Amino acid sequence: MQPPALAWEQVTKLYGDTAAVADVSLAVDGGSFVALVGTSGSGKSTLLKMANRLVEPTRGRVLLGGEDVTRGPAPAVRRRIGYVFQNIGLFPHLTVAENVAIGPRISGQPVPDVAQLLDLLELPRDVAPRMPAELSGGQRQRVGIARALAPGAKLLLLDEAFGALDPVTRDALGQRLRALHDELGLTTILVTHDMAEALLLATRVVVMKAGRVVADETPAALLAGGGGDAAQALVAVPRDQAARLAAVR
Ligand SMILES: Nc1ncnc2c1ncn2[C@@H]1O[C@H](COP(=O)(O)OP(=O)(O)OP(=O)(O)O)[C@@H](O)[C@H]1O
Repeated sequence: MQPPALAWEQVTKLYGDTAAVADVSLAVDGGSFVALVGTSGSGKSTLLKMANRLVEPTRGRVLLGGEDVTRGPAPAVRRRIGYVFQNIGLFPHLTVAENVAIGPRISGQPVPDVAQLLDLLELPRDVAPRMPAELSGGQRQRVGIARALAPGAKLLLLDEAFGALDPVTRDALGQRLRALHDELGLTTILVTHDMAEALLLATRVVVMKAGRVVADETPAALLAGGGGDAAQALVAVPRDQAARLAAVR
């Protein structure tokens, strides 16, 4: 049997007396698309950061493909994980093409096919020689995802990666991400504040509250009323909005 692509085993992260993450066990199978939701401060970012060792757990362990991530050097773990966050942090003095290729270049891996990566993210190839400041915010996010995929990572972690985008761009990029996930056989974990996005894109929705996982359901189960109070409070938001929109005359 294949080990999970990524697993947290009884993981706790304390900051002083605060448990940012409290005894979380979660296994993500290869090929799944997990949305991680929960109110602000519930521990989503901390959980993701422990996967690529930006944060070390206080207790418990994180397994990447069945192997403890602390066993080897952190850069080796990071090469296997594509990580995208909100303020994407493209290098401002490097071109788009150089940004996309930076990971493999630093680690001495073969240079990726930048044009193909731009195609995958539906970016025009002529953005390759441009500087990040010459792109729109949505284009920069796409470049960030291309860069995350450049080392050939099959595991993609996105932490509010679409947070700063207008709703139209956000929706388009979400759909492109889901298509890419399917085409490339990725394992994707998307932290989002938008429950509608989570329900529409993910195969599984994990809800966190005060450092704990309080629900772990399929979108269909959540929409059918499952997952408990914290989950249903989040599902109620887009549902109520849809109902109110339908009532506008
Ligand atoms: N470096 C840190 N030092 C101290 N406390 C921290 C640190 N990082 C996170 N925390 C605390 O841990 C808790 C969880 O934070 P985390 O960023 O993981 O939540 P989140 O669910 O990702 O929030 P958001 O949705 O607002 O990004 C919060 O109470 C936060 O204040």
